[in-house]
Amino acid sequence: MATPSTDKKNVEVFDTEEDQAVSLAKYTANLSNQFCKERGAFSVVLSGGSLINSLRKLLEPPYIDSIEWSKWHVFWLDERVVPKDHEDSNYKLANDGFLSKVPILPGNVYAINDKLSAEGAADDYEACLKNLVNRNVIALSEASGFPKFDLMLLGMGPDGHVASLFPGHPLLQENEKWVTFIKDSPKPPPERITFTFPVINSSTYIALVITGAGEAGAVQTALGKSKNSVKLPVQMVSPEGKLTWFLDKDAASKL
Ligand SMILES: O=C(O)[C@H](O)[C@@H](O)[C@H](O)[C@H](O)COP(=O)(O)O
Repeated sequence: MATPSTDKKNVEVFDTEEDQAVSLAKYTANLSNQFCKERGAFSVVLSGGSLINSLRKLLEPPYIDSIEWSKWHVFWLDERVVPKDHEDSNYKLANDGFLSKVPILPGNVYAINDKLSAEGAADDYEACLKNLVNRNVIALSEASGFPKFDLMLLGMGPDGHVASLFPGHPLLQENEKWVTFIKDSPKPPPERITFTFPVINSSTYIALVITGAGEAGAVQTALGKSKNSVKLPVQMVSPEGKLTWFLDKDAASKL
């Protein structure tokens, strides 16, 4: 198993969003090589939002040709409960901008069942993860008993939310379920499913990819010197493995 170095948190700041995207592609491709070699599979979790655009350099040489795409298994950190062809669908966003442009096996792309209610879709997704853990496609954390994804690619909202885990929401405290649902998301659309913090924090690698001045306030709260009494969701991201912040200059402008 790929073992991250002992320094658990790393903050990278890039002059431009372009430099950030170049570095993110290199980081992702290196981890893909490492995990494909070591365990014959690479489990990758995607967010929605601007992350998909940040992954665009993987669609270019050398990565498009060198990555062992057939060993990738792709999951969603959170998903809106809408049909897969709906404009709000995170699956559609990732498929249109990334997945349809690389030779990932369709059977290795784990979208939610869009015929179910929010609750049903969360249960169904959790059952899917359990099956893949049993087949060793996804590793299991010995420490936590939760699934241990190789790489999670996280975005963050201006309010400091990650996944569909929003500030002050009771779901921040969920510590049993792997996947849960929300029907009152402050960011539309209201109905979503989401990975829980124990799953996020069992990961081997997490990249927090944050772009633009709109997120600078939450970045300052999370990484700046002053301490807030109630933690933002992004401050609860603390993986067993290694966390890397990828910030462009605007996102880091208040540090
Ligand atoms: O469904 C969603 O809304 C996204 O999955 C969400 O969790 C996203 O990752 C953050 O909101 C950051 O989005 P931006 O990068 O666009 O700010």
